[in-house]
Amino acid sequence: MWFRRVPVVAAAAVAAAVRGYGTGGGRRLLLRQLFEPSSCSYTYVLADVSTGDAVIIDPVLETVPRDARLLRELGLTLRYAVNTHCHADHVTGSGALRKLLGCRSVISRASGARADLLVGEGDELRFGAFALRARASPGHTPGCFTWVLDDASAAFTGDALLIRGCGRTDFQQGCPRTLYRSVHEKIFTLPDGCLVYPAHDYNGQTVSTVGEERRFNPRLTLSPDDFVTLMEGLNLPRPHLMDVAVPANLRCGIQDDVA
Ligand SMILES: N[C@@H](CCC(=O)N[C@@H](CCS)C(=O)NCC(=O)O)C(=O)O
Ligand SMILES: [Fe+2]
Repeated sequence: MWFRRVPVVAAAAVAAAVRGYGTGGGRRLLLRQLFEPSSCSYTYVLADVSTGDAVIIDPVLETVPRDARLLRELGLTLRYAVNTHCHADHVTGSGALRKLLGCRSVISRASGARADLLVGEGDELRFGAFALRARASPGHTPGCFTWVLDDASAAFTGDALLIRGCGRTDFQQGCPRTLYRSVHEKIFTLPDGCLVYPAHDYNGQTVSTVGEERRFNPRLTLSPDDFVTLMEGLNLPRPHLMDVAVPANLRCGIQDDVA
């Protein structure tokens, strides 16, 4: 049975509370997908089970107490609070988590937002024996990044690629042609089995794979020109929190003492 192969770990609290899965080299990854219902947002906690070092991706302000409690219960040390992009529909929790737990906030330089760490193509965030690698995937916004686990088993795609969908391109300097190129060049080039974890889902889905999206995504399987036509005709209503969320997220969720 799988749990017989779990190595003895240094952090006892982590060992007691966490069921990680092996990713080769004797490492054990903890991965939790968390949901915020009012914006249909996903937040992800990733941690090295052995060391307790953790990263959170796309935290939401309203669910910071829940997420901080989970991190504490599992005995994890939060190193980074990462935003895949400057969100338009909710205020990020990265500023609040930084104040509460002393982690570093992270976003791309191209986002134009403030954070402790501004990243670019190929940058890495290490947590224990694991790393997340940054792939620029602009188009939904110019500063969108996809974060890929170092063994390419999982990609956190933000709003660039959603399950059977993609981020809209009608605000925040979005560009459908750029998004099409990003998804095809930066995400669809990952292995077929790479798990796709998006920042939102509006249809009750939780995870997909690169292979599935390459075959079945109704938008990204179109030709580039048809994709542009479709995206330009979506006529979606503006996110109701946009005027609050964008200014707050340009400050990484209200934190005034960073560059
Ligand atoms: N109704 C929601 C906003 C929904 C929305 O616009 N979602 C964005 C992603 C967040 S910026 C999107 O790209 N959706 C793509 C789509 O095809 O729906 C609200 O009011 O918050
Ligand atoms: Fe977005």
